[in-house]
Amino acid sequence: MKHTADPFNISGNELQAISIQPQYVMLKPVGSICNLACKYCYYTEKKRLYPKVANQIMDEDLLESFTKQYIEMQPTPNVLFTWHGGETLMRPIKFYEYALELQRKYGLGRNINNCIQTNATLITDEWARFFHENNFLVGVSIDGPQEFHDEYRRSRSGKPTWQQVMRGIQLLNKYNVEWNALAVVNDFNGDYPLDFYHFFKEIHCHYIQFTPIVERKLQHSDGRELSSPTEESSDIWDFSVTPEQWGDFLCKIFDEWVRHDVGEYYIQLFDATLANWMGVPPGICTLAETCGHATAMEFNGDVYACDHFVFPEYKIGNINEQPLVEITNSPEQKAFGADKKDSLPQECKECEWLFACHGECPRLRFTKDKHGNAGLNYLCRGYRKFFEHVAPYMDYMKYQLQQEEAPAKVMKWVAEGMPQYR
Ligand SMILES: C[S@@+](CC[C@H](N)C(=O)[O-])C[C@H]1O[C@@H](n2cnc3c(N)ncnc32)[C@H](O)[C@@H]1O
Ligand code: SF4
Ligand code: SF4
Ligand code: SF4
Repeated sequence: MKHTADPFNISGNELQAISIQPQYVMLKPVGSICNLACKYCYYTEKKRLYPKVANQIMDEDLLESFTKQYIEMQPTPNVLFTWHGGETLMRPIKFYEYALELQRKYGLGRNINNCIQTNATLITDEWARFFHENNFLVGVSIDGPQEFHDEYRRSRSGKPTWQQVMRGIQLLNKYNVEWNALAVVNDFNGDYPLDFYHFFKEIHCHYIQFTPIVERKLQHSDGRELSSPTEESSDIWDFSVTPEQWGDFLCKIFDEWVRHDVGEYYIQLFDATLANWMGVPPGICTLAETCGHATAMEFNGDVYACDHFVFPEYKIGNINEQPLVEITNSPEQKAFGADKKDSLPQECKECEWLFACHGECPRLRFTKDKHGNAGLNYLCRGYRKFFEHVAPYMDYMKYQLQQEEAPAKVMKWVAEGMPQYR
């Protein structure tokens, strides 16, 4: 089964294949500790939430308690473990070997998969062999060609990392490990969509996720410098992509993809958009109607509403104090999930693209809509442009799917000048 390394990446069909309504928990086996210091990273500052803990690593008892509870609470035979960070490979292989042992111990006939997100700089032959032997899906963070990647993805001492990442990818290929790319779009690379896209095609990466970087500044007393979604701040970090850049970026890549690459290269956002056009779950939380099905668990058992909401006010429990199933199904978490739909501003409610966009991620809803209401997504203009641009192609692919034909026929249709088809 092809799947992706992050619950947010699972495509609609795959999500249905995995489970009807699973609860994902992104695990932080080393908390937010990392060997790199990517300038835009939203996670490394989370260590400041635990100033008294010098060694922020998940211990074996907690891992065992989590594994047992996580497997038991899944509604179907399929269970997906998601290892996230911080940098996941800062734990030794033996930690993950123990995790697999626990999965076997408590799995009892379940079909268990593991995906792991990494910056790929620490991959060795031994890691690659381990991933292959244990069927891990590896999500590799790489921001395109060297000059784009090295702009922000640097080591703690400021050294570039692209070459190390490429070496890691070569090792994954050498051992036939299934991997896909997570690439962020920021102020620097946002104006070069085709250079970016061609890079992934050149390295034969067929599964690509593009994530927009948008962060706001807010100085907290504990040293954290990013604003939580509910805090007031209009000061946007300069590495953030603008709405216009994001819209143009998506449209330019889409134009090439829809002419040459449909069915060969899988771009998560395009798949999710087509799923919404079809009225099936998009498998990516940002374009789904509600949130709440993917929480994050820190090294000490603290559970947060979402990986992008690891802020004190969004802590929903700790598995040492309360069963995981109660935490993830708590009224608080259900309200968090429903709030995505319930808090839409008027402009979204009136928007012709609401079915495809759903107001996108609540963490970016910090601007005012045209009626003066709070809560419009910062990237709205970019998404509007994208949905308007792709609509005729999405309509065509939807029609083909309804006729039980391959959406890839869109490439021929475009080449023929987009003739009338119904
Ligand atoms: C926080 S990292 C953790 C795992 C691992 N260290 C890595 O880099 O893949 C997970 C993903 O989040 C992305 N990311 C980092 N900062 C981000 C931000 N401010 N907004 C969106 N994505 C971000 C990274 O590029 C990476 O693909
Ligand atoms: S490698 Fe991952 S966790 Fe580390 S700083 Fe970069 S994005 Fe953040
Ligand atoms: S808040 Fe954003 S990142 Fe979190 S689940 Fe919702 S859409 Fe996804
Ligand atoms: S395109 Fe803008 S107005 Fe429309 S649903 Fe998305 S965020 Fe709301």
